Amino acid sequence: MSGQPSETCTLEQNASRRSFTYDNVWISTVAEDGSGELTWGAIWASSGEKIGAKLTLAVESQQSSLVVERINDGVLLFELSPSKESVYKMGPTLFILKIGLKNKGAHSHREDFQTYAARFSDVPAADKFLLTIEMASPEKAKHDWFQKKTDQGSAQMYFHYYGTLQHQQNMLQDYIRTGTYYSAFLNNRVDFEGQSVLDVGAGSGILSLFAAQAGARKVYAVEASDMAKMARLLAEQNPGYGDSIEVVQGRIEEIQVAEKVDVLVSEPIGTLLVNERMLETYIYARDHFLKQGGKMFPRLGRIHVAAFSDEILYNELYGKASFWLQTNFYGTNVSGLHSEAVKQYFQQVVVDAFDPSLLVSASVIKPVDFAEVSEDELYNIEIPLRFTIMHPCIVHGVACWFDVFFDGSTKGEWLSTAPGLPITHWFQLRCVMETPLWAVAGSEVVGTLRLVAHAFQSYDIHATLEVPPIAPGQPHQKVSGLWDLKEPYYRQVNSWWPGAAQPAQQAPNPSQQDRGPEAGAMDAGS
Ligand SMILES: C[S@@+](CC[C@H](N)C(=O)[O-])C[C@H]1O[C@@H](n2cnc3c(N)ncnc32)[C@H](O)[C@@H]1O
Repeated sequence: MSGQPSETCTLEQNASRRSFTYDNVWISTVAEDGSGELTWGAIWASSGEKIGAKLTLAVESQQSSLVVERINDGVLLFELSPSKESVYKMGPTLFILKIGLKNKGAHSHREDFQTYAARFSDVPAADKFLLTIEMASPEKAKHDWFQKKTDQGSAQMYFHYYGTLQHQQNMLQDYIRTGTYYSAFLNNRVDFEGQSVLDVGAGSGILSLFAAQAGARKVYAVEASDMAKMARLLAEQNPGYGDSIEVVQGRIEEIQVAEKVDVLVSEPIGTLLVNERMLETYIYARDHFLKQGGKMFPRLGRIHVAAFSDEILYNELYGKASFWLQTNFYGTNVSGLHSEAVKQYFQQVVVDAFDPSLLVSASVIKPVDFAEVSEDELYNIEIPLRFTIMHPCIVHGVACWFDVFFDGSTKGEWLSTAPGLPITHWFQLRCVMETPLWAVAGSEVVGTLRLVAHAFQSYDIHATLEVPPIAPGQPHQKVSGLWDLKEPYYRQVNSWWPGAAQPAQQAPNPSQQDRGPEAGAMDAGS
């Protein structure tokens, strides 16, 4: 192992669960069987650079060490499992090493790992042990957690997009959004006066300026894109309160600030609440920069999901694919691609502002408490669905929207994107099933909506819906679908959105919506 060990932690037997965080090196140990005996753990090195680790197991007077030369952008899992020691490797970056000690925790789910060449030598079985982990140069491991989980092209386009004033303006001109943040801060001066604040993804710095106006002593405005320079200018040009703002350019996951703060503020919200995966950055900031018991503005988000019926939208999607029915397109028969075209159109989530009368059930609500949720929980969000259908209809799929709550000490405030309310730049979102379901008044529709995060700063959406038979012998209907939240169909948003009159702020052309880091998809999605 190269370099001097700069961090050491010692894990003792009977520590049922302990976590240690060194910058972005995360160490956790777990007693899986509830006995209080340490059975496995992980060192999560969020680094593109190589770092080293030395694990020393001391059993009574004897000790044995294993030096891992590098954990390159990966996770080192160590497992204290029965009998013999061995080291396993899965893929280029994930290692698991098993060291023989206690007759606990046979992890059959890891048995398919390939054997790795390194070995612990002669660890005797015994009841008492100390496991010491020395991290070599963990400071080298900085700057990378965001990079590790994000496609680099996606990130580059994302920050380029937010680096332009026109796209910051698009958000500022969402007066429901901006005005609600303003009143949530200014109506709760008691939460800001004399306090230190961190603005997570400051953009133009507008929320920092609001926090300063609300009386904050010090505001750290952290922004990764070049918009940081504009934020600095705005702070300078608003003397009196702007001078309490310190703009830090960089990703939250790589920067340092001088102190832990009393309050976090952020607008980390995408369509369906979670698009862009910036909530994870908000949670990262909570875990690294917020004082114990500190405030978060906003504090809570809720995803709403309801059944809808919309024959016009359904026919529109089918109609788009009818291009592919042609048997003589400049002398070419393209009809063989029709069924694939239908499939692809139905895989696009539809973003627009729809009439709430299209809803045929009450909404199911999935709360996300930003003060409690772990980053991992945002990787795979499962929402069980149960709808009671209000009137006979064809159910074409699920409609989604969200709201967020500012838990101010003086006044709580909601920002809602529900259909029928004043429109925001997030609009609402619908997943249309290629095969719809028929239902009668009182039909129970059950299913699941599952959001699975992907590296393009977005999510795959999986949904299943079923209607149990209304009477014996009647059919059981069950349908499912898959959508990529990164590839939306922005439908009729131009006519709703005030900014659409200006070319720069038009809703994106669906042809721009490739899975890459297109700026357009963020237009209505941030
Ligand atoms: C939705 S915009 C909000 C901007 C501003 N706070 C506002 O309310 O108008 C999110 C901003 O966060 C920035 N951002 C996203 N991820 C970030 C990260 N990991 N670290 C720092 N800034 C980030 C983006 O560049 C973008 O300017």
